[in-house]
Amino acid sequence: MPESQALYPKIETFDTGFLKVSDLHTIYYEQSGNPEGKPVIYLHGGPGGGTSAHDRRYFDPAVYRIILLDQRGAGKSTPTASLEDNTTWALVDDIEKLREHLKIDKWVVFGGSWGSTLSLVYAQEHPDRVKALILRGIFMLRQSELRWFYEHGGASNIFPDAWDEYVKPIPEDERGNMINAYHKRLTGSDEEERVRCAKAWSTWECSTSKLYVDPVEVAKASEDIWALAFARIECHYFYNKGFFKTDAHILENIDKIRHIPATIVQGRYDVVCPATSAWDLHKAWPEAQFEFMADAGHSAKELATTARLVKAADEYKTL
Ligand SMILES: CNCC(=O)c1nnc(C(C)(C)C)o1
Repeated sequence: MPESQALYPKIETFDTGFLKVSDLHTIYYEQSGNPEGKPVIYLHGGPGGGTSAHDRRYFDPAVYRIILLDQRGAGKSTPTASLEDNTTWALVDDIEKLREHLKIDKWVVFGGSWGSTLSLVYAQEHPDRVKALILRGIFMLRQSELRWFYEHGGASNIFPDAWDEYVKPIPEDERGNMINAYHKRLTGSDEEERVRCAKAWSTWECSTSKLYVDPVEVAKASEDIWALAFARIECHYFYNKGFFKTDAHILENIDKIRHIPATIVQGRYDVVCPATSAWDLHKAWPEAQFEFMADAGHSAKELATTARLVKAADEYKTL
């Protein structure tokens, strides 16, 4: 798969660390780019997806102090795939702990998919700490969004072949509520079943995230450790409705952030987080820049999406 020409070159970190954020959890973070630069924090998707060196490349390293954070249980954070004390609100607190640890006053916040969810919730809780928001593949964790992708009748109509593989580990009489059925197995005591279900769940998501199925992305879903973290943590958050009190929590609190400079980038053919959520966010937040990418699905690695994200980060260099 060709890489977008818009990406900045590969770079190494100048600092990495582990920050103990609770009696149980320690989170991994890293810094790259300009140590004296303008801070930007990258919030990964999933939840449970973790970060990679690729995620540094949306930002001009001469200008930005680029911070990546592996959220609780994801990537290099420990304990791996842990669901204990792992909630949206704990992650928001962790982001603040990291900001204080790094002695940062305000930062640009960048997130796609679940990363957009967390970016929005973090900004609504701490609007005075956010210089700008760059959001991609909007996911607000509403029940309609979960039904579309994880239950029969939505995305299953577009990827019926991949759907048939996703349902295989689940007995037919439990397929009416796939999140519940997967949650039972992903949190069960049968290690072999946990891994098998984690791979099937992760493969469903990885094989539907681009217009053209990307074998590199799909191969990730077959890695036991990554798949267990991605599937267990995602399913835990969805089973618990994002730990939100109301289904439309983010839209109900949009007025807290409408003053913040923001760019929303949405793949027109995003099957994982379909365009309707981004459109709802745009209508509630007309001040934010908004663009549909005509030839893109969910992934940030779609060429047009990558280019638009880099353009947004370049625009916010002057803040
Ligand atoms: C609602 N979950 C989708 C999400 O946040 C996500 N993050 N990364 C991915 C892929 C690994 C499938 C690209 O999806």
